[in-house]
Amino acid sequence: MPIDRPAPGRPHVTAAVLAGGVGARMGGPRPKQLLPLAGRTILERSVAAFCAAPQVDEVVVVMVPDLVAEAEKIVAEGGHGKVSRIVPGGASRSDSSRAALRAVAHRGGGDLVLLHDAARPLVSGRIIASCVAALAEAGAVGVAVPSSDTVVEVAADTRGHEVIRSVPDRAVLRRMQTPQGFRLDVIRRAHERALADPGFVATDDCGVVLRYLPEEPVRIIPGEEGNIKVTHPGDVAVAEVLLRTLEEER
Ligand SMILES: Nc1ccn([C@@H]2O[C@H](COP(=O)(O)OP(=O)(O)OP(=O)(O)O)[C@@H](O)[C@H]2O)c(=O)n1
Ligand SMILES: C[C@](O)(CO)[C@H](O)COP(=O)(O)O
Repeated sequence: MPIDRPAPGRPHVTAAVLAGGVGARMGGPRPKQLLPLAGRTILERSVAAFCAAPQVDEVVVVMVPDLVAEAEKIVAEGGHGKVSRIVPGGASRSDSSRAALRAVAHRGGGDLVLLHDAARPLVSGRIIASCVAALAEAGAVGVAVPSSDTVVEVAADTRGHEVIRSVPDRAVLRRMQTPQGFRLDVIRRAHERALADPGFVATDDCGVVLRYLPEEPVRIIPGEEGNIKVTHPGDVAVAEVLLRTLEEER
């Protein structure tokens, strides 16, 4: 498939759509990224968002290994010409991020990668553009929104009841979203170091950089409440309402 070339002097930008999860919390016979959302699968909507972004040169899809052929069909039928590769994911989200990094192993360390949850199909062009723009200065960029709820840390008491242990200052708390963008040399080094740690666990890629490359600041840019992660039953209905609202606004 033809891949756009970046303008001379600017780094090549690959978006990796991570769709390697099984959707245990959603339940159902098939992973949630294959559920329809107003007529198109959640996976296709995520892929389409990055294909439509002028800042993105190429899209890689990381899919549940048994469903790679299905993802190929979705991409081919949708005519998403920026998709260059569809590769099998791993057992954890971090394994799937590493599969994406392997798929761009031929790219230079100064090129960029945006790692995105396929389960966030409502990501906006504004978020993608801001993420790429911030990478002109930062090696790692996360998208996040403030918390409108009070967030507490909990622990079990002596009888096993959950009790509050602390109430962190809400003003400094953010809820992380995706995409999370990186210069390739930064995210490669962070994941290499993480691989060497037998106690490694991470729920996102910015966390991998923070932990294993503490000298690299992770810049935060504003996300959007509408950039939800379809996680639990009921979230598809919420996403459909949000999608309708967004389409009416355009
Ligand atoms: N081994 C994995 C696990 C997750 N993901 C992707 O990472 C994103 C965020 O993960 P999550 O919402 O947790 O998806 P699942 O892992 O599928 O859900 P669950 O944890 O409920 O099983 C999703 O797009 C998911 O497909 C992935 O590519 N590979
Ligand atoms: C990356 C992420 O979407 C940021 O909020 C989130 O950490 C993914 O977590 P999950 O447990 O894989 O849903």
